[in-house]
Amino acid sequence: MIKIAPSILAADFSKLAEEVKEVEAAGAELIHIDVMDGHFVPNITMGPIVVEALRPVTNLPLDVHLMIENPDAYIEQFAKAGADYITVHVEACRHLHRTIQLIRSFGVKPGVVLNPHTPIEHILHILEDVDLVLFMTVNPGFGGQKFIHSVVPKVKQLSDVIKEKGLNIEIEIDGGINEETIIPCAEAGATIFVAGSAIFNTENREEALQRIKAAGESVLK
Ligand SMILES: O=C(CO)[C@H](O)[C@H](O)COP(=O)(O)O
Ligand SMILES: [Co+2]
Repeated sequence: MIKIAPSILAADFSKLAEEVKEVEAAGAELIHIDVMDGHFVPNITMGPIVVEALRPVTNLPLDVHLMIENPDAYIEQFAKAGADYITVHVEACRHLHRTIQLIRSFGVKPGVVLNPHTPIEHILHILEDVDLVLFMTVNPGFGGQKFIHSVVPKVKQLSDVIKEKGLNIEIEIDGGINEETIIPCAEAGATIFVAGSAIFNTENREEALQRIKAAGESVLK
């Protein structure tokens, strides 16, 4: 099954609750929240108070993507604010196992994120401990960037490892996803797709979301 996670980074922040409700009604499966600190990435976005504000607005799981240095210092705040998934970059974690355990200790599903250039070997020894692996298909920091195709073979490589080991881990893709780029990623074994500009920068969000999802599902048939 293909799940679409609209990224609110591309939403209209002056009416964020309505934007989230609109994509929920349109068939979204998760809400993706991009947290940037101006250090790990060259942009600043939102913190736990936005997660807390959105928690009563939607029944969908809140997928919190931390693009921050020292994530350990903020995990409790994001967990208490209502995150369902917290994903951390392997490139930002000095003690990845400790960070993943910390996320789980708050009853939140942990995931690990790889930048486009990071090899999957960096996360092979944490697979047993995570619920999700997120592949960046743009360099993190901004919405609306172009999809980096060279990430796709890594997705297939990891998907094969997950199958071989019989693990129950979902693969999520983030960056430049639209009805074309979703296809090779779904073929490679990914099941959760973040889409920001391809959904929020359109007139008809429902149509955009459903077209992207249908394109992803078409390869599963
Ligand atoms: O993590 C991100 C950027 O760092 C965003 O989730 C991602 O860029 C989504 O936006 P778009 O679909 O417009 O590429
Ligand atoms: Co993201």
